Amino acid sequence: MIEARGLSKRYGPTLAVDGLGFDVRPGAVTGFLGPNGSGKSTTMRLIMGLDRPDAGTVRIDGRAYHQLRRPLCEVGALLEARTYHPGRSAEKHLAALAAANGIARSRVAAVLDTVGLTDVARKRAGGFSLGMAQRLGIAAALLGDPAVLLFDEPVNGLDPQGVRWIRELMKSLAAEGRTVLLSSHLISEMALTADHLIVIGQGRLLADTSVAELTAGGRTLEEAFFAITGSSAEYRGVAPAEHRRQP
Ligand SMILES: Nc1ncnc2c1ncn2[C@@H]1O[C@H](COP(=O)(O)OP(=O)(O)OP(=O)(O)O)[C@@H](O)[C@H]1O
Repeated sequence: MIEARGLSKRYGPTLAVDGLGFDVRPGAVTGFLGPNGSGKSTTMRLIMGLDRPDAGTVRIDGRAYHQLRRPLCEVGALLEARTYHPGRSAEKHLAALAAANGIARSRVAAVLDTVGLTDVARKRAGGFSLGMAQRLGIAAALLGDPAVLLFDEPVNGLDPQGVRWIRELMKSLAAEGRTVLLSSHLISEMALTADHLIVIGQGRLLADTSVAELTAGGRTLEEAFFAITGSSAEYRGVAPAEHRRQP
């Protein structure tokens, strides 16, 4: 369970997260949606203790990240792909993480298998495609077998087969009773994957509800998303027709 209360974070003049409060519950995939720059990645960094909030708290199963005794075994996260040494193999990268965190070496082969990287486990990870790098990042998140998982744009760079694989993986992790927070801009994918949604705009909570409730009455999730975030998208281009009209 993730509990955020009154969470705020400012970067200079930008209030990236503004009094955010929500719970992410176990046993479900919770989608984290919002327009570009709405504060999703910042919120995930605050949850993982990678940034300090200016106000508010965020707890993972009752404790702040820095209070977790074995962090990798309690919460796993894919926040950015390619957070490994390019000269190292996938296997060496995971083995080093396991050793540093007191995780059994046998978990390395297990997670490589889960993400489908067993055949390339001994190749230099620096030569990996973006999709392979995403899979390696997911393997690292799963290494400590944590009950809480965060994934920031995990389908980025994956081919259709990979996108479907992520969907099934997210669902199976939730079905095992884990807490899964998933950000993605692919709303059609979110509609197929998430049970619950937290929608933010300009760092504020706009909706915290089930996908079923948002799409009640035949409304698509995309229509619901635009209705909710309509006035809070900071970056907007002009419509192609308007563009043509401009001198
Ligand atoms: N380290 C930083 N220094 C300065 N500003 C930052 C920093 N990190 C984030 N911001 C700003 O905070 C706001 C929220 O950014 P954030 O990356 O959290 O949004 P996001 O919802 O993840 O966006 P996207 O969907 O585009 O990835 C943006 O205006 C961004 O420019």
